[in-house]
Amino acid sequence: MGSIRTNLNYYPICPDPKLTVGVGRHSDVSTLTILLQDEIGGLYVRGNQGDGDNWIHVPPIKGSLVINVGDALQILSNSRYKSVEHRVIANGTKNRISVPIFVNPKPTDIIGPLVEVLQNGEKPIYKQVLYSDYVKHFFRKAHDGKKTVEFAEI
Ligand SMILES: O=C(O)CCC(=O)C(=O)O
Ligand SMILES: [Fe+2]
Repeated sequence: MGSIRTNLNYYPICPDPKLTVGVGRHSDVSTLTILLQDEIGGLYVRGNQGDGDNWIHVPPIKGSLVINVGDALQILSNSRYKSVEHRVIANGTKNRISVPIFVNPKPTDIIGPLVEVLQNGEKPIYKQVLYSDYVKHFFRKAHDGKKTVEFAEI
């Protein structure tokens, strides 16, 4: 079994959302993230079409959860599954709440491309890393998109 971490995010009203960062663009260090958001909206995922600055709003749908692929799954699957870059923009008139549940490897786990994934002779893109080192690296600096994944690249 892995480890679970639950965050409670509160985004107060910001009269001029352009002047603040809700959550800067990043991918989660999890395997999967299960996210409950209220009805306000403000979560954007980065699409892979166009000029690369293609942000798609994730509209809140009553009774639904958002499931995001995280970096650990990208590494374990040797990039078959790609973690999703996302960000949150604050709201000008309403407070927002979200509750992400991060489903993670254990801090003591060593993660790398699974043998099952490489059995056809596929070249590993990632090395074996101690998961707690990966997480430490993520929190060491301000978010910068998917840059953290480079820490695990060969
Ligand atoms: O508030 C959200 O919708 C997402 C928050 C988030 O990306 C995170 O906590 O990692
Ligand atoms: Fe996130």
